[in-house]
Amino acid sequence: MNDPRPPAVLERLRGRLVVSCQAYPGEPLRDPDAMRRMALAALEGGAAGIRAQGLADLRAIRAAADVPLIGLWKDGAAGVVITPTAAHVREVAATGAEIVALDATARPRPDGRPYAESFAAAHAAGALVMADVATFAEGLRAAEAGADVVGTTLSGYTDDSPRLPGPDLELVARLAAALDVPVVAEGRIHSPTQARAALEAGAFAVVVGTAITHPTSLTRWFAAEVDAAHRPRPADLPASS
Ligand SMILES: CC(=O)N[C@H](C=O)[C@@H](O)[C@H](O)[C@H](O)COP(=O)(O)O
Repeated sequence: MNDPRPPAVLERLRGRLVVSCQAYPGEPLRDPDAMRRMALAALEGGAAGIRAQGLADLRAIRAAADVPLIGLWKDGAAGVVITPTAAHVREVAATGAEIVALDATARPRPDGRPYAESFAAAHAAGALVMADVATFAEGLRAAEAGADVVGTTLSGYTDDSPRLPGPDLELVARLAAALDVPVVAEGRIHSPTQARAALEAGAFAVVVGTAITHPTSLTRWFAAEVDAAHRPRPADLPASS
């Protein structure tokens, strides 16, 4: 009989918040030590785990924190970029990340190989697989292929998923009801209320990135609102002569 309990490292995330610490190419915080500090700050605030990108960031965070680490390696400019091949998986697992996140959408993969090979590479390295999907069908397929956890990470970022302003809670609920493996809610969770709603929809854990760790986006959100309020209304403009 299969053991229905998730592996111990996943148990540490049950009902908890994972914080994604990522800076993008060319940004001021794109630096492993900055992301290490960001991760430590998130852990001080109550995060139970960290998700991070890039081998150097993962190594720096692994050395600093003994918490479940979801690792990924974004490589490429479009399409499947999240840990796109088995070779990337092996490198990510070698950093000590217990869980390797990878794109498990139905999109063509850069090396043309099935993602089952990436799942096998993670398992051979002793790591678990977090399958990042965009649709219900992709979630079912990834679980059947042996994913240890399924994340809604890519909903809104593929041609056949809805571009919602907030999290895809319907996808979370449908996958959580259908799958035996844990479903992690990830993507555009921008408030504590939304994080709670994701858990109430059935998520095993919640990953929040931008709203906690991306100050440039946060500043943009505030600046847009402030600038809109500051723009003079027609009644405030001096009458033209
Ligand atoms: C689509 C994609 O590439 N998502 C990436 C996955 O690792 C990250 O850029 C996101 O920040 C992460 O998923 C967390 O989501 P949010 O930042 O919306 O809380």
